[in-house]
Amino acid sequence: MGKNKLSKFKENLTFKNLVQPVFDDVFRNDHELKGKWHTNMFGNSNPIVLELGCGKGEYTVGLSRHFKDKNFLGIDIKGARLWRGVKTTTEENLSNAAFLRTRIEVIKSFFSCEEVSEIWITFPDPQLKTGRIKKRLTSSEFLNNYRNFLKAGGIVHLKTDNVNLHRYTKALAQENGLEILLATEDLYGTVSDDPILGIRTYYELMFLEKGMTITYLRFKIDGTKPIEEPIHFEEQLL
Ligand SMILES: C[S@@+](CC[C@H](N)C(=O)[O-])C[C@H]1O[C@@H](n2cnc3c(N)ncnc32)[C@H](O)[C@@H]1O
Repeated sequence: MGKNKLSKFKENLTFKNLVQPVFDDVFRNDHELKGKWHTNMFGNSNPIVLELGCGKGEYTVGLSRHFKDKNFLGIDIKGARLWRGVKTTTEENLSNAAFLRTRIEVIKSFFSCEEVSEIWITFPDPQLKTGRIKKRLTSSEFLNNYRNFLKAGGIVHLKTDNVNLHRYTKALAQENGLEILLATEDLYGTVSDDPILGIRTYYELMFLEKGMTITYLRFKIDGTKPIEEPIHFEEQLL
């Protein structure tokens, strides 16, 4: 392991707004912050917004600078990437931003019913091959999981360069009757100068440099009916 990575891991241990649970402790059991993020992490009752697979946390940082009346929590498994976001929010005293190092597969160990208002999923690994659906962060299984802790009518944002992931998630939302608030296969061709949609993540900048087009989808998760996979869409992804 590189020296740089080791020094980031060491510094990660000193940050007050980075939670790094041991995987075995949260694999089957609830974390002590479940149901207590408002009081024990943020010290207020403002809405909590998650960024899943946040990497260096550009959205968590950008949104926390912009919306002082909301709390933001970036989640990723990679500690060296998280270090960047934690360092910036610490240096800028952004007390409405925090980070969690964990696998999103065990996310239900961290949040209780209605604890979260919104979810951003920023440039996730598309995981479109057959057999990878268990890792696709917008699959029906993950969305049903998120619904356990999202407020009714909670919003999900998906920003991705991968048009197939965009179409798959849009089809999933449509076929399950989830209200689509905005869907575009060319974000910057459709919306310009938006301070929030215009936040560029590390991966996004790499895709833009290669001349790729960025897609964006925003939809609501409502109701109690289990969310199901879109019919026939798997075949289109093969
Ligand atoms: C392609 S990168 C995007 C990072 C960042 N959102 C960006 O746009 O620059 C995908 C990120 O998701 C994280 N990730 C993928 N699957 C995950 C999982 N199951 N649990 C936690 N993090 C995950 C990876 O560690 C990686 O940092």
